[in-house]
Parts: sequence; structure tokens; C-alpha cells
Amino acid sequence: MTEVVTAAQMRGIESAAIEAGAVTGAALMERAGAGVVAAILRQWPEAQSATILCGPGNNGGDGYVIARLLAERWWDVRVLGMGDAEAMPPDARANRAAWQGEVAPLTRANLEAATDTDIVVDAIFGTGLTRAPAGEVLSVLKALGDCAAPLVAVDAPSGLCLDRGIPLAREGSVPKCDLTVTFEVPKIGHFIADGPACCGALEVVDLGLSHWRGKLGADTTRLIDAVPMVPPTEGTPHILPNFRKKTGHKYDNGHALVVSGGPSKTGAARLAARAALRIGAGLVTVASPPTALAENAMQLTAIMTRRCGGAAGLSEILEDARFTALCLGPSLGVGEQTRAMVRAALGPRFVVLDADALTSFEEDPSELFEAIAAVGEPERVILTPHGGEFGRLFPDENAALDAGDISKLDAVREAAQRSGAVVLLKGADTVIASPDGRSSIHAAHCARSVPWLATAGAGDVLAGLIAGLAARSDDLHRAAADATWLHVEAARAFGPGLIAEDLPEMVPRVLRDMGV
Ligand SMILES: NC(=O)C1=CN([C@@H]2O[C@H](COP(=O)(O)OP(=O)(O)OC[C@H]3O[C@@H](n4cnc5c(N)ncnc54)[C@H](OP(=O)(O)O)[C@@H]3O)[C@@H](O)[C@H]2O)[C@@H](O)CC1
Ligand SMILES: Nc1ncnc2c1ncn2[C@@H]1O[C@H](COP(=O)(O)OP(=O)(O)O)[C@@H](O)[C@H]1O
Ligand SMILES: [K+]
Repeated sequence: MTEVVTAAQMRGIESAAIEAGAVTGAALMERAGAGVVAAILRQWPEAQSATILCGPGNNGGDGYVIARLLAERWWDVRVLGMGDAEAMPPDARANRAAWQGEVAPLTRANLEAATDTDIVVDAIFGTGLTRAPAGEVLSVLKALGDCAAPLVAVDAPSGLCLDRGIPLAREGSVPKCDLTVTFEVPKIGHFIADGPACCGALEVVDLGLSHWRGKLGADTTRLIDAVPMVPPTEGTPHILPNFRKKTGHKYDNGHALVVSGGPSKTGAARLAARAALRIGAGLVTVASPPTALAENAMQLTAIMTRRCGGAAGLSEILEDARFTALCLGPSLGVGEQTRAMVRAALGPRFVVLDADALTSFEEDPSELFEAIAAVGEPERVILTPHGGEFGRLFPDENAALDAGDISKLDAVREAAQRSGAVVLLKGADTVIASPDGRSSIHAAHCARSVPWLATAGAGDVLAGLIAGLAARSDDLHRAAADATWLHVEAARAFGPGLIAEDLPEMVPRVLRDMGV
């Protein structure tokens, strides 16, 4: 996993390196510009001409470096610049002065006149965007959407808030780029909300600041981009700590319990149970209301069934301490009976609460949060809402998110603090946050785009994967992150046409391909 940072964290890394005397701002700008040029040459080896749009700050400074380096390669380069050269920060001003060619004003008319260009480079705003673009520059940003030539963003598509992944002006005010080249470490806004769709493909240029990146705090957000592997030692292959089952008895790999809904509402639990078993829980049992026991038993073989009469029945089953993880909520029904089952479920084991187990607390979410606090052990519970369920449990955070006042990441972080649970907010961008301050993001975009995963029951499978991994784990956040990655990986392996039943069946292939 790699870090993803806020604009402020990035500025912190940069200024720490400069203050330590390890590098100058000018050198960083040169590396940044050279990195963008290298990415352009790799992506469009036939291109010969570029129009570079330069803003008034250091993002614009990168643009002037790019212009110079492309001109040195005999490209036909046109520069449109914004603002007064004298008002630019020093390194940007120096690079603007070093540009030998003309700088035409950055206007919509000048952009639209540049029809004969192979590439357009957006170096207008990067991490320094502080307010919504307006006036002529807003008009330029909107016109960029109509450019026929490929569009390359320097650090960020201009107008995109790199902390929140939303346009600071309004919809349509951030150009949709073909390639975004960012520096040293990707930013949160590249991966959440509208960020991925605006960025296109994302490349990260190494600026040589890893020493200062290493000083980021433990609460730095992680990107779920791959499952970390222990490097091979002589004679042993890569080891995937969380996916490899423990050798030994089946109970060494935990026992997951999935609670089923009543008659004709049992499919969701079976989906979750099958996912839990496939991902490697040693045993999986479906706890079923007596009236649905036959329906469940008829369709389950390796997965066991247990008669479970409501909350009292669940408490009785859970007297067996060998149940290490529990999943409840999918198709369980909304109301007091489900609330009572949630209260019965909370205890010395990992509990995944999804769907109706969340919606049942819509009227009084604090009742759920108090019950979680009463468990007395941190990070035993994970809530896995989709957007609608999140709004029911966390109306304040959701309102701030909808208003664009906070990012999806911050909304989930606040939800984790408020609830005392790990919170996983689903979507094409999935965000996970823990009460201990950890957070992770998965973006199902570009190479990992799986729009066919938005299919009925996919969320039940995710809940089951988390329960299955948690059953034999001691780290719920990590189990949720790995399950999220694997869920998308299974959808990628299957491809379009996927239905939820296919997801657990793809797990063995994914594990095999990973060399588990
Ligand atoms: N970090 C690193 O390691 C490295 C960073 N590098 C590069 O530096 C970039 C960050 O540079 P930066 O801080 O100068 O900010 P940037 O994005 O150019 O914008 C600031 C300018 O825009 C203006 N402005 C803002 N909003 C506006 C609006 N709505 N409408 C109009 N104007 C607006 C703002 O004006 P002000 O707010 O001061 O009035 C100021 O003039 C970063 O993205 C990367 O490309 C690399 O060179 C090397 C390594
Ligand atoms: N566009 C998308 N790309 C990738 N994954 C998606 C997309 N939309 C939804 N998902 C994933 O699909 C699942 C849907 O879950 P959920 O909304 O609970 O549906 P259900 O209740 O039908 O199972 C979640 O894991 C979510 O992250
Ligand atoms: K930019």
C-alpha cells in the first residue's frame, strides 16, 4: 500500500526537504517538469506540438519548465500564461523568464484558436487552489472540455480540490484529462469523488523526497492498490500474510457466523457465508430463523446451519467462544428485532454490521454507538454502509459531505470517531476509517474500474469477505482493506456479466493468480 496525502501534507514534505537544505525549490520544479515531459513522450511518442496553459503559481512554473524542455526537443510549443510575471513566486517567475518564446494571455479565445496542437498541458492550478475559479479562467477551464487534443494535467486537473476530489467552482468546471502527472505521492483528491474521472490515467513522478515522506504520521491515509507481500527469501515465494491460511486445525482459521433473514429473505446471508468460506474462514455457519431453516439447509452443503430464534437464540449460539467473527444485517429486516440481535451480537469477537443492521438504528443512531462503546474493546465492530445507509447513521457528516464542506475521507473519519467502529463507506471509491486514526482508500477506476460490480448482492459478498478474513485475523481494518481489494479483483477477473454469486467463485482463481 502507498500513502495518499492532502495538499497541506505535500507542502509539508516539500518544505521540510527545502528547509533541510537537501534540495531547492527550483530543482524540484525542474524534476517535476522533466517528469511530465517524460510521461508525455512515453504516452504520445508521435506528438510534435503542445499548447501549455500556465497559471500564476508554481503549477504554472512547472508549465514553463515543460514548455522549455519540449522546445529543446524541437517541439512546436505555444504558451498561454495567466497573471503578472512579477507577482509569481520566485521559482515560477525564474522559469517564466527562462522561457524564450512568447506568452499569450490565457483566454478562452486564445485557447480556442490553438486548434492545431497535438497535446494540451493544463498547468493552471495544482495544490495551491484556494478558491473557486471565476471569470476568464473559469471560462478557459470549461472550454478545455471541448479540446480535441489529449489533455495532460500537471499535478491535478485545474479546479479540482485535491483534498476533497470535487470541483471548487461547480460541475463541468474541471476538465476531464487523459493523463494526470502528479509528484512524489498521490493526493487524496485523485482517488475520491469526481477526482478519478477528471484525472484519467494517473502517473506519479519521483522527486526524490522519500526521506521526508517517511516522516508522515501513522494517521496518513493508505491507498489500497495492492496487497502487501512479504518479500521472498531464498527458497520461499512471496507470502501474503492475510490471504494465506494458517496451517493446522480448521478452527485455527476461525469460525464465521452469518445471520440469515426469514423465509424468502435468505439469499443475502448465503452469499455472505459463501464469500466467508471461500476467503478462508475455517468454518462458516448460517444462523437461521426456524421458519427459514429448511430453505437455507436445502441450499447449503459445506456451510453449516444453526437454528436461531431471535436475539435470545443468537446469544445462546455465541456462548460458543469459537465463533471469531459475525456478519449480520443483509435482508434481516428493519426494526426492534434486528436492533436486539445487534445488541446480542456485540461482544468479544469481530462483528460486521451491514444493510438492515444499520438502517434499524436510523431513528436513534446513538443507541448503536453506545452499544458499541459498551463492548469495551476497540475495533471489534465494522459498519459497512453504502451512501444511503451512511446518511441514516451519520446525518450530520453526510450533510457536510453533500454540501462539499468536507471530503468523503473526512466524513468517514468523523463517522469512525462518532461510532467507535471501523466504518467502510462503499462506492466506486471506497473509504475505510478506524477510531484509532487509520484510514484507507480504494478507487475502482482506470485499470481497476469494474462498473459491473454495482450489482444486487455485491455488498453482501463484501460483508462476507470481511467476516471471513476477520475470523482468522487480529486486525479488522486490515481485513476490511484486503477484502475490498479482493472484491474488486474478483470482479475484474470475471468481467462484465457478473452477478453476485460469481464473486465468491472467483476468489480461488484470484488467490491462485497471486501465488497464495
Ligand atoms: N509540492 C511540491 O513538492 C512541488 C510542487 N510543485 C508544483 O507547485 C504547485 C503548487 O504551487 P503553488 O502552491 O504555487 O500553487 P498553484 O497550484 O500554482 O496555485 C497558486 C496560484 O494560483 C492562484 N489561485 C488559487 N486559486 C485561484 C483561483 N480560484 N483563481 C485565481 N487564482 C487562484 C494563487 O493566487 P493567490 O491565492 O495567492 O491569490 C496562486 O497564484 C504544485 O501543484 C506543483 O505543480 C512543483 O513545482 C515542485 C514540487
Ligand atoms: N461503480 C462501481 N464500481 C465499483 N464498485 C462499485 C461501484 N458501485 C458500487 N460498487 C460496489 O458494489 C457493492 C454494492 O454494495 P451495496 O450497495 O451494499 O449493494 P447490495 O446491497 O445490493 O449488495 C459495494 O461493495 C460497492 O463498493
Ligand atoms: K494543473
